[in-house]
Amino acid sequence: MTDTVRAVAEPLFVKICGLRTHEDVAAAVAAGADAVGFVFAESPRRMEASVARELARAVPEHVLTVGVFRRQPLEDVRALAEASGVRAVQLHGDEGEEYYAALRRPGRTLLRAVAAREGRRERCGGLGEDLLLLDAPAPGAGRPWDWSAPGFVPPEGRWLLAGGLTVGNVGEAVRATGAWGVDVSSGVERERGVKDAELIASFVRAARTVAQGSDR
Ligand SMILES: O=C(O)c1ccccc1NCC(=O)[C@H](O)[C@H](O)COP(=O)(O)O
Repeated sequence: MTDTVRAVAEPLFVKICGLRTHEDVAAAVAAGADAVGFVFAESPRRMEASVARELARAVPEHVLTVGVFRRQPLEDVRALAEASGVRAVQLHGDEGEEYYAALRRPGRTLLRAVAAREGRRERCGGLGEDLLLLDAPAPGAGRPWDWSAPGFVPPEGRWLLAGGLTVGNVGEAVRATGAWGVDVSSGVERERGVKDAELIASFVRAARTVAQGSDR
């Protein structure tokens, strides 16, 4: 076991992000995802709150619905989260503690996404979030960052690994970092913004298989 690997006894948490259709949601739920993401940030995957609301209705209670935002005014985030009915809010900007506090409400999970930086130790909960997401500098671009670099320091607390994950690298990434969970978007698409049900199923299987057999 490398010193970057933490020993935890929980199953790997898997989030599939950027879903846009009923078929996408059905594929993610059937594959056993723990969370599904709807993008409200500027993106080819961006969707209307009313569409997300419709899709979220088909998501069972045990699967977390997440609205994804980047550098948007607080009032817009609030309004879109309410209108779509998502149970979690994921922020990709450089919002501060007050912004997180203003979004806090009973039953809502807050995710803070940050770009991984060599030598810097992040801490889940630092700004009031419930989950930390360590991502590539360009979110949703399908570009991995070097999680195996010697300067990588795993965050404290619950965190998801994201950025260029695929069925081919998720196992090694989880083994190397000891991540509590993973988040993927581009790696389960057949073309930009178009999800592929088979890729979703293979990704979840690959991630969980490795996590079960590792020391994380
Ligand atoms: O998906 C987008 O285009 C996007 C735009 C702005 C902020 C966040 C966005 N996506 C977030 C994610 O899909 C994931 O949290 C993560 O970045 C993984 O993306 P990928 O590298 O494509 O697997």
